[in-house]
Amino acid sequence: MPNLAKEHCSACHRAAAPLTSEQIAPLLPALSKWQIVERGGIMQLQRSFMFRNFAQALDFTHRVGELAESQGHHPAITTEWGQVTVTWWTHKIRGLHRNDFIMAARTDEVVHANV
Ligand SMILES: C[C@H](O)[C@H](O)[C@H]1CNC2=NC(N)=NC(=O)C2=N1
Repeated sequence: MPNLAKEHCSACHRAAAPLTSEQIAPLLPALSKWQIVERGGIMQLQRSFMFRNFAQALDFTHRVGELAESQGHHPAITTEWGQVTVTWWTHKIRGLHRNDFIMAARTDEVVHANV
C-alpha cells in the first residue's frame, strides 16, 4: 500500500489526463474513510470529519487551508457546526490526480494532529 502522506505533490500540467478508475483502485485502500463522488462529470475525493463544536471545526478548516497553501493545491471545504467536509480534485484537469490522494492522506494527518 503506498504511503501517500509521505509523498509530495508534483507539478500537474493542464494536458495531464485524469486518473482512470483502474488507476484509482490501488490508491483507495490507503484512504478507507474517503469516497469517490462525481459532480458535473468530475470525479472527486471526499470525506466528512466530525467535531464537538464549531470552534474545533473552524480550527481544523484553518489547518487544512494552511496545508493547501503549503502545497499549492486546494480543496473545497464545507465548515458546519461539528462537521467539516473536505473535497479534493484537480481543477485544471477536471478530475483526480495523484496529488489529490496525497493531499487526502495529508488531511487525515491534520485531523490526528488536531486532537
Ligand atoms: C495558479 C495556481 O497554482 C493553480 O491554479 C493551482 C491552485 N490550486 C489548485 N488546486 C486544485 N485542487 N486544483 C488546481 O488545478 C489548482 N491549481
